[in-house]
Amino acid sequence: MTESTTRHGAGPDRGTGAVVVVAAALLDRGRLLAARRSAPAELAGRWELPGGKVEPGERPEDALVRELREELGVEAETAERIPGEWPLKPGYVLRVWTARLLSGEPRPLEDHDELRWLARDELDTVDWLDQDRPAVAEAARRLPGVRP
Ligand SMILES: Nc1nc2c([nH]c(=O)n2[C@H]2C[C@H](O)[C@@H](COP(=O)(O)OP(=O)(O)OP(=O)(O)O)O2)c(=O)[nH]1
Repeated sequence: MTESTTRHGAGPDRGTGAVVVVAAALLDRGRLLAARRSAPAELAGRWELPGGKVEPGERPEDALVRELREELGVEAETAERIPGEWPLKPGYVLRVWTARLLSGEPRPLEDHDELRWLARDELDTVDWLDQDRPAVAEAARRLPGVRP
C-alpha cells in the first residue's frame, strides 16, 4: 500500500494499484438516482452516481452498500455489475453496479446537496461529471425506454 492510499484510507485494486471508487446506478420505478456534489470545490455542482472509495479489505459491493447508507440514509442491495471501468482523476477508477432500494427514501446527508430521480429521457437534464458520462450511458440502458 502506498503512503497516499494509507493517508486517504482507501484500498488500491490489487491488479492495477488504482483506488477503486464504487458507484450505484440506483434504479427505482424506472428511474435512476442522480446526486449533485457539494464538495470538493472543483466537483461541486456537478452530478454523479452516489458511492465512494472502497476501504482496505472491503468487498466493493459491501463498500457500495455502506456508502449508500452513509450518504443517502437508505438500505440498498447491489444487483448487477455494469461491465467496464472508467478512469477518474489519476490513480482512481470508477466501477458501477446497479442497485435496488430496500428501505428508506434517499436524502442528501453527505457529499451532496440535491438528489433527483431521472427517467431515461431526462438523463441529459443534469450536468454529469465528464468522467461519469460513459458509466451513466451504460446504466441508462438498464432503464425502460421512452414510451411512444
Ligand atoms: N462517489 C463518486 N465519486 C466520484 C464519481 N465520479 C468521480 O469522479 N468521483 C470522484 C470524486 C472523488 O474524488 C472520488 C470519490 O470520493 P468520495 O468523496 O465520493 O468518496 P468517499 O465517500 O469514500 O470519501 P472520503 O472518505 O474520501 O471522504 O471519486 C462518482 O460518480 N461517484
